[in-house]
Amino acid sequence: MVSEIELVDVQAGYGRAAPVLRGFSVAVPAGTVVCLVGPNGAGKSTVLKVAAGLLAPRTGRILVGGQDMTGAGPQKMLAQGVALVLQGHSVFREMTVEENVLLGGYTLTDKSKRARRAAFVKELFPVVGERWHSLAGLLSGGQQKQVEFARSLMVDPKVVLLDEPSMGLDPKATSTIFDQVVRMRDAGTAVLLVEQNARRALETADLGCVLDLGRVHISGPAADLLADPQLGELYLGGRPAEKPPVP
Ligand SMILES: Nc1ncnc2c1ncn2[C@@H]1O[C@H](COP(=O)(O)OP(=O)(O)OP(=O)(O)O)[C@@H](O)[C@H]1O
Repeated sequence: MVSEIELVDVQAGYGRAAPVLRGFSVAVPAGTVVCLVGPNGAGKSTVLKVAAGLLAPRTGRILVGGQDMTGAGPQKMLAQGVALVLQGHSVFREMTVEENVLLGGYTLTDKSKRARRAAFVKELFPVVGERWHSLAGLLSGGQQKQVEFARSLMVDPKVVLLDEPSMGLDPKATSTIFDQVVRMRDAGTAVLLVEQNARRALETADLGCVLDLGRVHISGPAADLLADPQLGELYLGGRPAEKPPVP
């Protein structure tokens, strides 16, 4: 099966500094959540920047739906169906939820398509529909994240790149956001996810990819990574807490 997005043997970095990614590869099929895990500074956000076209790889290739898009900038990548969801603080607080969401569809010239997409994202994110006419700044942090998701889905992306979706959210809002990630996935979107809360993210993801020293350290079904005690110690903040013995 052709992956919606694929990075092949990518080397990438900043300015003249040594490369951050040193032969990194990942593939995200349609309707699949792939979670990138790794220590701070491993290059997880850099992978998303490369995938979004914000940072050109020095070597390697980026394929979107099997088509070579290496070197394409962010606008071309978006036109090709690759959307980077800006996390936190990208909502315009003085504008309504409706205005914020419709901004995501400003490239859609077909009015009826825009209306169809708006109806779709309102259904996918009920809170967005309920607060459609409210000022976005009056929404909670978790609700504002959903506005950001809804905005990025207006263009009907094939691939959504998510950087730290749970940042700054309480556990309940985090659960809602991960539920929404699953709904995006179930709607057929390919999701590449970077998340500090790696354990929670892997519980949601289908596939996991551990990034270390700019390369794939290990990858496979997310459930297998979660069950690997060595990975748990190294990357997932230790093993899941064992229940204390009953006295
Ligand atoms: N704009 C930039 N200019 C120069 N160096 C950068 C830039 N952004 C990131 N880096 C460097 O690239 C390396 C990888 O950073 P990146 O943000 O991709 O890692 P990460 O795995 O997402 O880290 P974290 O888990 O801490 O968010 C780091 O050494 C960082 O200092």
